Order: sequence, then structure tokens, then C-alpha cells
Amino acid sequence: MQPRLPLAAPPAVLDLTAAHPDVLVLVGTQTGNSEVVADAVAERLGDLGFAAHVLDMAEAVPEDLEAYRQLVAVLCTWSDGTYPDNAVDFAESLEAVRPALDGAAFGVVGLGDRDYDPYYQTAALRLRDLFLELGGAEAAPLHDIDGGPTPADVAGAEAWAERCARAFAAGGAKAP
Ligand SMILES: Cc1cc2nc3c(=O)[nH]c(=O)nc-3n(C[C@H](O)[C@H](O)[C@H](O)COP(=O)(O)O)c2cc1C
Repeated sequence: MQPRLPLAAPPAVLDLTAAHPDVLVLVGTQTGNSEVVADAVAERLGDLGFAAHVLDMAEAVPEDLEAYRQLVAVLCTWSDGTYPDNAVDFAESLEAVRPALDGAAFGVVGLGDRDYDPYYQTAALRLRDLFLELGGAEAAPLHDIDGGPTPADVAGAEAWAERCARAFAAGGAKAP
């Protein structure tokens, strides 16, 4: 009889006593890759006990951010360092309205391609810096995906989501 391979343990639901249950997952995409990654991140957050609400940046307004204590943005960089089309208006209104994030915990996943250096991940970096300027607290360092995303990249984003979730569960403190 063949020895059975050990099954990967499912992530345990986290103790969310110190956290808010809801996470807003914003998606900025041109061709859909970021949406695939955002869905995987949202699903992992859901497995861990959060209610993750995925929102296309085309539908988002700055006031949406004030309604959440936990935010995730998954977005690509497009055409020489710009935001993808569906994120342009949202990013502009964030710069104009400058909502107070007031310590809300956030994480950013960037999709890009090093072939576009020196514009690698510039949109994700810009949004991360803007969230910090607005008073957000980074729950986990920006997670970058270079090319792809391959299944391994998606798995990497899920692992990042778990790290982020642990920081959310701890009340927003940066994950070690
Ligand atoms: C026309 C074009 C322009 C791009 N420009 C950049 C760029 O300036 N910086 C970067 O890091 N990646 C750039 N990329 C790579 C994309 O970010 C990458 O393909 C990403 O997976 C696209 O995600 P999306 O499907 O969510 O739009 C570019 C890709 C294309 C096809």
C-alpha cells in the first residue's frame, strides 16, 4: 500500500475579538489578473473568519474607505507606471478628497512586470504611499507579483493574506 501524503492543514479560523469582521478588498485591473488574485485573497480572508467584500475600483468612492477598519488593495501597474483604467478616477478622487484612514489597517498586492523597469509596480507603490499619507497603518509589507500570475503566485498571495489577517486580528499591528 502506498504511504499517504499528509494533507495540508486548512488555515484555522482566527480569534477576531480584537478585529472588525469586515475587510474591503479593492481591485484595480486592466486585463483581469488582479481580479483573480483579489478573489483568492478574499477567499483566504473568508476562510480565516473575515467577511471580505471585493469591490472593483471603478465602483469605489473615497467614502468607502472610511466605512472600513481593514483594507486590502490588489492592483496592477499599466502603461509606463500608471494606474489601470478602472482605478484612475478612484485614485484621483482619493488624492482630492483625502479621506482620513485614521489608523485603518491595510495591505497592498501589486501585479507588474520587471520588464517595465523603471516603472515596476509604481501604481501599487503609489497607492500604498497614499494610504500611509492618509493615516493608514500597513498590516503587511507590499506583496509584489512579477509577471504571471502563476498558481505559485496566487498561493503566495494567499499566504500574504494570512499574514495580513493575523495583523488585522491583532488589531492592525504590523505582522512580524
Ligand atoms: C501594455 C502593458 C503595460 C504595462 N506596464 C507596466 C508597468 O508600467 N509597470 C509594471 O510593473 N507592469 C506593467 N505591465 C505588466 C502588468 O502589470 C501585468 O501584466 C499584470 O499582470 C496585469 O494585471 P491585470 O490583468 O490585473 O491588468 C504592463 C503590461 C502591459 C501589457
